[in-house]
Amino acid sequence: MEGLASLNTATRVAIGVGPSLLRDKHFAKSSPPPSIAMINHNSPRLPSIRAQQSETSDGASTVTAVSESPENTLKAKEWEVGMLQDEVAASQGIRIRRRPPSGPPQHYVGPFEFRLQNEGNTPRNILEEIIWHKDIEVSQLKERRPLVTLKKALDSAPPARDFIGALRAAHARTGLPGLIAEVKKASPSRGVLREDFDPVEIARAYEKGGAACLSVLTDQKYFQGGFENLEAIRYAGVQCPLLCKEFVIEAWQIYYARTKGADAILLIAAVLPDLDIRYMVKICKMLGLAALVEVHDEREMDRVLGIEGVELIGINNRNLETFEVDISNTKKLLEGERGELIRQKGILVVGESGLFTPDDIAYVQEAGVRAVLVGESIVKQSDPTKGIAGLFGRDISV
Ligand SMILES: O=C(O)c1ccccc1NCC(=O)[C@H](O)[C@H](O)COP(=O)(O)O
Repeated sequence: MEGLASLNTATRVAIGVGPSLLRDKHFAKSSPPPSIAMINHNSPRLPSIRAQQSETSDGASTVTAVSESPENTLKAKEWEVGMLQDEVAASQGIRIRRRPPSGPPQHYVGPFEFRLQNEGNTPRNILEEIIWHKDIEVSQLKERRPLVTLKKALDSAPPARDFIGALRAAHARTGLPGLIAEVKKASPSRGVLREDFDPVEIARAYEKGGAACLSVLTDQKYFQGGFENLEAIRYAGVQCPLLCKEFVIEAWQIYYARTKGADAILLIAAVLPDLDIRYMVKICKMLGLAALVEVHDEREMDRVLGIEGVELIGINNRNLETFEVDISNTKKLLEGERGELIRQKGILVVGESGLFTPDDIAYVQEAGVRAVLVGESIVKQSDPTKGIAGLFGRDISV
């Protein structure tokens, strides 16, 4: 057991015993706020022991220390980091867990006894399911295209265009919210929206109808989208700046999106802890991308308003955990002091989801949005160009 005392505080906390991360004195004193990045992976050296896991009659897992190899040390550390990530996220009200809960690796190092809080390996809702799947997808993609090769590919990517500028210009030109028109074949809540789905044709129709920007779903499994759609639209000569509509969990995806021609990327506050958002917003700026930071409730809005550098906030009227859509959500989140702070900071707000009629557009505009993100109501129209005119109650291309 010698050497266990040298485990650092972060490691001890990650193991899930004793005080939680935020109550831990070590972190309470720390500034900036606690983060995964603060774990010192180099010191101290983990002891050469390993753990054996057994289960007691009431279902609790007991871990005892035995010997250990470098490979097992790494697995154990990965598990610890996962635990720590979930703990930080939960402290910010994030309900989405990054990965299915699991016990520690077989050779876990630690003299501690703990109870497995595994509610089963079933995601609690669709958003969580998407994230768990994305985690696997991204790890596989990263193996094929490591960050170092992506960084090299940035040089040959088409230049990033001004996404926020295009929205502001459209609003100034029409007096209506700038439109981000979504190239969306299917969704978990609505199934297939359009059978004859030609992404480039739809993108051109949106542009002709007066869209300021386009949103392209790149998730394959749940939305039948793909990065090939983003690339095809970009190389087809469509001028509207493009939002990569992804479920971002790692900065690697931002680089990947840029190499595929994205001008903006979505960051979902229900999934990403503050520190990740802050860090990702910086990466976006460095790459010339706009970050559309999406919120759904007051707590998420308050978190995002506290993050420096956020210029574009999307209020999603769809609850991504329940699929419930309510456009009064936009109004609720822009009332009072929040709305005032948003105006002071000069943040552009996008009203997202569930917008079908000119009245809906007028309602969210009245609430304070200067842009809207619309998919279903326009993609379903046989002529999406006319669909846009129908949505706004007039031709917005002139
Ligand atoms: O649309 C869904 O069913 C969905 C489910 C889970 C996560 C995200 C989902 N949609 C993403 C969006 O928020 C919308 O595609 C976007 O705002 C456009 O919404 P709409 O105009 O209602 O198609």
